[in-house]
Amino acid sequence: MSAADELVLDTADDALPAELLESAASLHSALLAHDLDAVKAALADGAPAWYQSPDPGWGALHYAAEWGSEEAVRAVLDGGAVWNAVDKLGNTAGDIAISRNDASTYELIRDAGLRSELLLNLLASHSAIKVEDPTPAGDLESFLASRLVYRQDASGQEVCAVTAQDADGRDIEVGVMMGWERRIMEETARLLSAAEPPEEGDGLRVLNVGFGLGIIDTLFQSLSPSKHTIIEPHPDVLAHMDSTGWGSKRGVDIRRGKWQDVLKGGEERWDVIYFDTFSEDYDDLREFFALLPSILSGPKARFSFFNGLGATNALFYDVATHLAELHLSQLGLSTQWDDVYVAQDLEDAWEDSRQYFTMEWYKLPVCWLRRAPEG
Ligand SMILES: C[S@@+](CC[C@H](N)C(=O)[O-])C[C@H]1O[C@@H](n2cnc3c(N)ncnc32)[C@H](O)[C@@H]1O
Repeated sequence: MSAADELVLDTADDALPAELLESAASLHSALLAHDLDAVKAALADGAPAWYQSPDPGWGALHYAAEWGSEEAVRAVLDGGAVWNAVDKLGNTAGDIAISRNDASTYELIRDAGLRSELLLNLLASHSAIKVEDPTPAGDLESFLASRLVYRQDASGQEVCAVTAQDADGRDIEVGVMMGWERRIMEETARLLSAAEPPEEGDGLRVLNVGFGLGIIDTLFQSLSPSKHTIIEPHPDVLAHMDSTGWGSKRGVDIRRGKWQDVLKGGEERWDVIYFDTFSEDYDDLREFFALLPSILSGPKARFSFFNGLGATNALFYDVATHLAELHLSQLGLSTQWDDVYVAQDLEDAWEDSRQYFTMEWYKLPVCWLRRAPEG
């Protein structure tokens, strides 16, 4: 019996017309049989490349990725396969290509994701890295109206957390900032310290957007900045900063508000800029990127941001990372990526709180202006 013979039609999927299920089955069978002509014929006959079998939830792209045929992957993507479809175990076709160490198939799928995200961005529509979430975890106004807790968890990790709601409306704790990110903050501060002010002898002017646990601000203090601006809007975070004496630290200037308001129409520039907010999405990050040419002091200034969007799936994370690099490049910024191994930091990190980062490696961006700013 050939692999193709093993594929049975799932009649439980009775919401869809029988002819559609039949043509989907013929496409999946052709992919399982590694028969490229039959794949192309099925697609030409209108087989639905987007269709996912109810169990295990595989679509044509999953089968093509498992086969590892670039031509088949291209054919099903051209035929309408969805680059970010996940199966019942949460795996995308990209995950399957990664598990097979198949870089070229993976890149084909990733680039399809990039094209799609770029297009969706142009249309200002929904995307895999822009999730609608009206709770404090995804809506800034709702976050700013929520109470935060500062505490230590059972493993001694410092946590600043907010209560949000999961997809079923149940309360769930979400870390606004968690101690496991310390290694990332340390590496970020180390790399950003390579920045230089435009005039020799001047101290660094540092801007941090989002205080959280103050981890990166504490590291920035050790650079002895001549100016250390911190933008922070949340009343509970501001109260925490006040009670821990941040207002009187070296060069510190706390701007009490959202970056969207604080930076509006300003003419200040900084040599180091870091951006790590909460409850904001890629559109907000991109809006912040657009300010960089007018707030970075020059080509020797350095910028980084917490690169956490899409970080619960390797393919989404890769697409989000490449998308950010592309948009930064369009604005005249170059980006260098550093890989930071964080798997060991995540081992006891979550308890009952939402896991917002599940990658073993964090992709750390360091960006700089390719040209001196005008004026
Ligand atoms: C992830 S924490 C920052 C953690 C920080 N990097 C550290 O090392 O501890 C995010 C912070 O951004 C703040 N925030 C959220 N939205 C903001 C906005 N629009 N402007 C400025 N800060 C914002 C939150 O109140 C929170 O304090």
